[in-house]
Amino acid sequence: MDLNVLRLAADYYHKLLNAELHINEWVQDRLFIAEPVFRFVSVYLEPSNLFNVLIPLLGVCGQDLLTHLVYALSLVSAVSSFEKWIYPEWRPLWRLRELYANQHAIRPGIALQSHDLSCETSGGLPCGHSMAWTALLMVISMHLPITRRSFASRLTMYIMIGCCMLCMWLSRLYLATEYLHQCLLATYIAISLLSSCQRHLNYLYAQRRFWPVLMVLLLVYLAISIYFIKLHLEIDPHWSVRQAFKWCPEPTYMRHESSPIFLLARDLGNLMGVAIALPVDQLRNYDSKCSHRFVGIAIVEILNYILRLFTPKQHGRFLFLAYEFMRNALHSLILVKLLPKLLHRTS
Ligand SMILES: O=P(O)(O)OC[C@H]1O[C@@H](O)[C@H](O)[C@@H](O)[C@@H]1O
Repeated sequence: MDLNVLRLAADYYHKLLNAELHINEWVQDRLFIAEPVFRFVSVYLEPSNLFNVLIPLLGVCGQDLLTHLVYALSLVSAVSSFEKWIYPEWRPLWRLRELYANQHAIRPGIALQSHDLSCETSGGLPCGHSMAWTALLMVISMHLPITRRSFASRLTMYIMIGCCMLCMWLSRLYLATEYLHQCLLATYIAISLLSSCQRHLNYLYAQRRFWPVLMVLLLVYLAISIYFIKLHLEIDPHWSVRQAFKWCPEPTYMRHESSPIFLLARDLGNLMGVAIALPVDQLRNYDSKCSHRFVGIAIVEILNYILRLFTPKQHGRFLFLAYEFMRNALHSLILVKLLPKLLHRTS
């Protein structure tokens, strides 16, 4: 009985995935005119760029906003990477190609175009771009002075956020990197996570660093354990990378930086940085001149850029991951802890 239910659910799930391919096809067929916009959105608003460019830029407006952005995006991005590590879901192009390669499968009669940007190496669920983008928009909206004003200004704000979100979803659907449900679920998870955190924000900011650091270390341990558990269960931990290798038209399109294990190192590094920075309840209210903030943040980001250029990609995976973990930890630690202290002292 139970097995039948499971079989039915799996059957329904695969039918849903096949049906959703039509949505990707529709977006590619009808909206090709907006391809430059979709490319721009997927390339420049991807989570790494948000961390390295957009968040520091927005942080010039105030330390409170910067701290909130770093915290929210580190958390949301880590949840996304963990999910991708535990259960990498299909991406539309992989699934479509597999269906055509399998002689016994029913072919859906759909054609999807593959792009250089379609060669992602992590699983599809949840859409990392949509999750980080939702978190960024939510945090900005919480800091806008219009939030408490008239209904009309709030409505305008929500409509604008909705349009920005829609643009990201369409971009991912157009590049055939995500199914629609992966984009919708990503936005839903980001909103629920941030709403729950928002209620306890002051408490979280006031925490001492011991327990948060321990929790991040436990997460690192969990990530490593998942790897070995998968090996033990004969599940390929690098399934998504292999799928990408199999179906990407040109292997040079694939980037080290988007492999699931790298994403985990990056996001756990960011989380470690914010955990070490705790408590930050006083620091986020430190005031400093906008021009001072701009210069301070510019210097941090130039140094971060130089460190990124020197990423040791050719000396083995372990060094690469350790370096990324530490660089990201240092980056977020400086942004939320050292920078406000330094700027406060100079002003
Ligand atoms: O999950 P998506 O939207 O397909 O993106 C895949 C990955 O793309 C990378 O470019 C991002 O840095 C990651 O954070 C993201 O997870």
